[in-house]
Amino acid sequence: MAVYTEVSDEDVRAFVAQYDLGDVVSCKGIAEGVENSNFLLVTDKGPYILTLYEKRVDPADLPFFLGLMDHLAANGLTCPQPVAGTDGVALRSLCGRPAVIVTFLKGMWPRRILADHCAGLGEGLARLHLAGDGFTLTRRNSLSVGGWRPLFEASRWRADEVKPGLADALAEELDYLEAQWPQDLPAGIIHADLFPDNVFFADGKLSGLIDFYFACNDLFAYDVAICLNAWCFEADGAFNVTKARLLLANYDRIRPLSAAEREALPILARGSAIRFLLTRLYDWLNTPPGAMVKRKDPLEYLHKLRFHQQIRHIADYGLDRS
Ligand SMILES: Nc1ncnc2c1ncn2[C@@H]1O[C@H](COP(=O)(O)OP(=O)(O)OP(=O)(O)O)[C@@H](O)[C@H]1O
Ligand SMILES: N[C@@H](CCO)C(=O)O
Repeated sequence: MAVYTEVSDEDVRAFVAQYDLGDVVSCKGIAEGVENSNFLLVTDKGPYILTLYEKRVDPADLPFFLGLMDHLAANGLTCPQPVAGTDGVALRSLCGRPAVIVTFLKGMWPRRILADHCAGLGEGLARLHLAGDGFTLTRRNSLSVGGWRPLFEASRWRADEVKPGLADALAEELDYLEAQWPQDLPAGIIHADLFPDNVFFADGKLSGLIDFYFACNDLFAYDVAICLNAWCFEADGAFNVTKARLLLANYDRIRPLSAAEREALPILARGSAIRFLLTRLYDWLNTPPGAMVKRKDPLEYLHKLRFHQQIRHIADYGLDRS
């Protein structure tokens, strides 16, 4: 569930009175998501999403996230847009938390991923990368190679509680990634968390992207690698090369991958696997018992890491060299 901050009816009414949205019809907490408190807000003008930003979001980053959604929407991407109050201000405060209202996107995220979803995703991801061009604010990726060591150190002493030998395996992988991580690949705005629950489809077509709260400036191909991990493995752990081929080919059709980006995919996929392994591991070890948040399995990403460590040819991802 993700409603960390309870908001009373009176608070919502007083908050919405600052907008030109008419009266509040209803406001219900949304159980999905793990980072922020989200509410489905219905007013006389229709449905909206009310988000209260919780502890993982640095308030200093909010102008970047909100400005980015405006920029992407202005450049043709379907994503939530922050709604300004009658004073022209979108970022406000509610119950002691930074809060915004954003537009509601139609569609549903896919509960069962089909190969066609991966085709739509590839095109959507490439369009996102192109639409980010010209956005003037920047945000460093604190969860890229430079951020993994401190995250690892915070969990290292307890990692073997999750799996014996895990701490040593992570230390060895980090040494490799820090030494080999590519520096000179094309970079720009990336989403950095484009998992299935952040991609909406309607009538089988991609209808919009949400949750830009990890977005940052980083390597485009790293975002592709994150999607490979999040979309192209089956529940039993098998890599689905058909899904990968569709994802990569449809990305490449819109934003061609260079030879260097193709060659770097295995290491980028290893980096992406360790990034989600480490955040999940931290949460696994630090979520208090009884907290109403579903912990995600870190070992799912150890399995993915092991897969990418074995990749010798990019053809194993369904991709040509050039
Ligand atoms: N603009 C939107 N339009 C429609 N539904 C939305 C919108 N934003 C969020 N939602 C709904 O709220 C749910 C949670 O949103 P979101 O994924 O942003 O939560 P989060 O806690 O910030 O994220 P996460 O745990 O994925 O990092 C989504 O799965 C979706 O059902
Ligand atoms: N997408 C992340 C959680 C939310 O950022 C994960 O699956 O670990």
